[in-house]
Amino acid sequence: MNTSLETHPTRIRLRAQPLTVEAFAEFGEVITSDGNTPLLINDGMTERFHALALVDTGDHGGHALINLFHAQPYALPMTLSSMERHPLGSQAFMPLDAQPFIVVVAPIGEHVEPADLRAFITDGRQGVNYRRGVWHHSLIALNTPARFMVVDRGGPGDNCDVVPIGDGAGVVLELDETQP
Ligand SMILES: NC(=O)N[C@@H](O)C(=O)O
Ligand code: NI
Repeated sequence: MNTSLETHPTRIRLRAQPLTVEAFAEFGEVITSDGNTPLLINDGMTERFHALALVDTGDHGGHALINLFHAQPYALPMTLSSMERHPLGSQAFMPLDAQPFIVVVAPIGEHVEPADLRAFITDGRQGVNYRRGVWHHSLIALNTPARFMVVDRGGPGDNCDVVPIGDGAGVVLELDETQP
């Protein structure tokens, strides 16, 4: 698996790759109209891109929430030290300001090692839906303050586990030189 990790004696560097449906498939869905065929509704006035992602929130008496996140941008490179997961529900992020953002994920399991990490950069129009239990870094907005619609789970139970990445020494996240 291409982790786009380069290991140097003193630090591990993680490079963000362009987000694609195929590369993200093991972690959840990419929310995009690109490559999807719409249903024509409302007397032909609207295209419905139907069921792009599964909102999975019913476990243990949960329910779906629609939230707005107003995120401050991070400057890259940045050091990642921990990851989180939501064992009781999915979590979707949809940008409202057409700004790219960074998605860092790792496969479902009990621990996260630096080599497990995958980083992606969105194209500004794409959203993501993290499947229940998928490790991810909390929201990483870029360049400018940005608003997101977030669909996730409300209800009883502890729905957020946080673990250090490896020994917690940190993984440096950066963009390829060719990226904005
Ligand atoms: N804490 C919260 O609501 N958001 C995080 O789960 C996140 O993934 O950004
Ligand atoms: Ni989260």
